[in-house]
Amino acid sequence: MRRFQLERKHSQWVSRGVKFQGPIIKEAKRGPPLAVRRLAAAAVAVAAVPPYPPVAAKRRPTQRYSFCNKTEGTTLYNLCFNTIPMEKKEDDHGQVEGWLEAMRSSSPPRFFSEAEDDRRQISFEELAKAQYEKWVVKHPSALHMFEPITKQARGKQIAVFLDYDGTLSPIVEDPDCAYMSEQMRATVKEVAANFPTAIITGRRRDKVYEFVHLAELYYAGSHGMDIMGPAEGCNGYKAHGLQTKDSKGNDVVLFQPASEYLSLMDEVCLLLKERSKKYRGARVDHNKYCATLHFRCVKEEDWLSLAKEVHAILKEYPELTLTQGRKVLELRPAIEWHKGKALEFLIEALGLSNPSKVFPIYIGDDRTDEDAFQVLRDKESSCSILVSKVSKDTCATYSLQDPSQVMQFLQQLVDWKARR
Ligand SMILES: O=P(O)(O)OC[C@H]1O[C@H](O[C@H]2O[C@H](CO)[C@@H](O)[C@H](O)[C@H]2O)[C@H](O)[C@@H](O)[C@@H]1O
Repeated sequence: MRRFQLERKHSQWVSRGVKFQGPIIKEAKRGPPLAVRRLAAAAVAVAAVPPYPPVAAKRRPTQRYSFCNKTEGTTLYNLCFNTIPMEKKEDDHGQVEGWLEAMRSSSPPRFFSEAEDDRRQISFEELAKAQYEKWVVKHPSALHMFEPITKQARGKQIAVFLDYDGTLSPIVEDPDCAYMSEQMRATVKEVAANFPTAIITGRRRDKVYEFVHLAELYYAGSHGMDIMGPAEGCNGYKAHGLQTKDSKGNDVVLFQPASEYLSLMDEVCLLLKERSKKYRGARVDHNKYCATLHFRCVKEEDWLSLAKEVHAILKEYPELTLTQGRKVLELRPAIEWHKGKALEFLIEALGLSNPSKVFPIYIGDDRTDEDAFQVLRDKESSCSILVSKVSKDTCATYSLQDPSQVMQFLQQLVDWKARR
């Protein structure tokens, strides 16, 4: 039987004054203060964060945690997951303006402001349509390509990884109302009954669970920094790891590579709330290992000063980095961990890392999903799908337009499996 172990080989690691302890045995509720946080701030001369994507930052070769999948003592895999701090580069000049550009394009505008005249609106739409038609040739619809996709998957174990917002639920103005439909829930349930399945989201794990409410899945919240799954596994696939109990007393396996940052994130969320409260429409979500500032409902003329507030916080907290999603700016630990790492981790932990036997499918709509698309791009057979109605730079191979098409694709997958 496979046994998944977190080894303590690199259990203590010191860099930039930040000392990490070994594996986390229990779900961290409120970690100890990050003792050397200020020390690190003083020690690190270079504190600026590159604009999105942070993965562009030069990486350090050091490794920290090591996870092994073992069979009766024989190591099958020994993949080292690197959660070291990213190296950041000094790039103050134009940085906030760079963010602003990304903020403008971070999600297609659903409504135009009253100040914009009809002619501009029409030409914008026409341009967008023409761009999309060109783009979709390069990233064809996964529905149209269903046959070639499943042909590639034949004889392999399919594993399904899903983003939540914009993928399983439509994008709405109020993040608390991003419900998934009952039909979508039923479809995801069927998917999990047929394939090992996980949701990988920027939201906090408990929040996304409130929406999805399916205990049989794996959940990776906070962009993969908070991974939990049923101890009995999903569709027969178990991540044997650190066992604990969830808030309802169920046996679960847990992995939280950034738990040291918990109290820091509490502090930063409060600060972000405080500094953004003067901007009407701004909202901060405490996503546990990520502080998410929503600016979808803030008027555009305030975006630059809002971005400057975030930039100032980043200067105060050099151990954080910035990522951008759909009308959100997110502050999170500047460690080499993101949705792509979470995907690699789950593939490995579930014993799905043999590329000739496994066919992973990842569906997501956001920039933060690009890290996962990149991971799959390097695999010999996989399927990456960007959910978008507009042309976007992406590493995904295929596209779907919206959650209703995602549901259609997932349903087809379940039906295909039933026919086999
Ligand atoms: O990784 P995801 O599952 O896509 O989560 C990323 C963020 O999702 C939520 O925000 C997004 O959806 C909201 C509701 O539709 C929308 O109002 C917002 O503009 C989107 O960015 C969530 O509220 C964030 O905390 C997540 O980081």
